[in-house]
Amino acid sequence: MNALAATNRNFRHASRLLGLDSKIEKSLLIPFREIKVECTIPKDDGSLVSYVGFRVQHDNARGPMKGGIRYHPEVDPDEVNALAQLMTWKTAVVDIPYGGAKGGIGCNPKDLSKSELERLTRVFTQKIHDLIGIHTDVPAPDMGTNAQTMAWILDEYSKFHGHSPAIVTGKPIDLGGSLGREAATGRGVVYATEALLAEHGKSIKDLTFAIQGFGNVGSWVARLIHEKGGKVIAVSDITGAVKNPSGIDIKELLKYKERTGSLKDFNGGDAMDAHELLVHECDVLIPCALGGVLNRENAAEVKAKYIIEAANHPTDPDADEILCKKGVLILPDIYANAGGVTVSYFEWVQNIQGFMWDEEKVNRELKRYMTRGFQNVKNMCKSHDCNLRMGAFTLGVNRVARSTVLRGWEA
Ligand SMILES: NC(=O)C1=CN([C@@H]2O[C@H](COP(=O)(O)OP(=O)(O)OC[C@H]3O[C@@H](n4cnc5c(N)ncnc54)[C@H](O)[C@@H]3O)[C@@H](O)[C@H]2O)C=CC1
Ligand SMILES: O=C(O)CCC(=O)C(=O)O
Repeated sequence: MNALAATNRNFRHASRLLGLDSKIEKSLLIPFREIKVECTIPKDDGSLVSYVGFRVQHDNARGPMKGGIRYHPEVDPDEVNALAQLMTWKTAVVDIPYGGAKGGIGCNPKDLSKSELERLTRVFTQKIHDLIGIHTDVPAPDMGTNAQTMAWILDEYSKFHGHSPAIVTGKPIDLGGSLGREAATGRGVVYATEALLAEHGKSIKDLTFAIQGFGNVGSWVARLIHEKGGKVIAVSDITGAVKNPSGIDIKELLKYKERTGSLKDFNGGDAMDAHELLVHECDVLIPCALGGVLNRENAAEVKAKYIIEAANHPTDPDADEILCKKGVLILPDIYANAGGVTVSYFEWVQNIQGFMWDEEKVNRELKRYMTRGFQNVKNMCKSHDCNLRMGAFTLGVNRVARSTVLRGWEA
């Protein structure tokens, strides 16, 4: 099942639990605007190359639309649509005054030089600048993009609209980025994990972890779990995977990755098959890379007791069903990885107020939002007698539905 069909299915399930009528259901499901642009740039050798870029603006009932921009060869319109919809529910789950959007360009950033990436980002920004805005749609990083990408968008957008730091979040600190944003998604995942484990009388230091993906999110999750005394026994990324039953020294792995750009041949553990990581013996599995990685092919083999969805949509509905039957507890993406967009919100607030917070305040507020979000999800689980995914979906969908009705948009 593709990401959009899966997301729509989860939405419809939540809508049934909430008893929404078909008019409001339709108005919540259909995206506000879908943008597709052709981005042609000169390569460094002078030849021309074209890429297709997307921005889906899903819903703005609760505030400006918000969500990352992904550079990845498999970016497609349905997936961007699904990810934009997930952003709408996610911002509502943590109760920040935003709607949802997502963007992407179908390219492999590893195949482009830095100057080609800059040209591509600037052309994409030129094509969408009049459809985004500080109070309309505020992009941020996602897979394959980073603070530098945001700096180029900020600069290009500012040529048309004047200096506009609040047009993107996740930008460099020197351009108005927030302290703590780079680590925020991973830190939020760790706060979410602690909230779930505490309910079961457990803590990170007693458990073993397998982490798929070692980019922005995965490397921060690994680092923070390691710092809290958790045993990270397997890590993978696109270059390979490493396991060590006694626990991987994550500080060393970070240094190794920085030096070599790869996890391959790291001598603090044994190489393993990257696919095997998802079914590796561990207490907690944290997917931090692509969508759909847990599916009917591998779900029955998963050994973890807890899955924390740091990636967006890592578990397809078939796997969801199989894992739930096995008694695996899944903390869903629209809550678990909401720390990134929460600190993006803090960054936007700081830009608008022209006042910078210290990192301690950012992290303290992040913890407060994540802890409150968990309690609110749990309350919905109780009210609707449902699992954590549906607890999060009903929470998010209900908040957006309420704003939609109040605005008189449901007809
Ligand atoms: N960056 C952010 O603030 C947020 C990111 N997310 C989600 O978290 C996930 C990761 O995003 P980032 O860390 O920002 O991206 P990134 O581009 O920094 O890192 C992605 C990582 O996934 C790895 N990877 C790619 N294909 C893989 C494969 N087949 N097997 C194993 N590893 C593979 C890459 O090697 C890299 O380590 C995505 O699903 C993204 O949508 C969710 C919320 C916020
Ligand atoms: O920080 C943001 O605005 C969005 C992050 C994002 O794309 C996500 O949560 O999936």
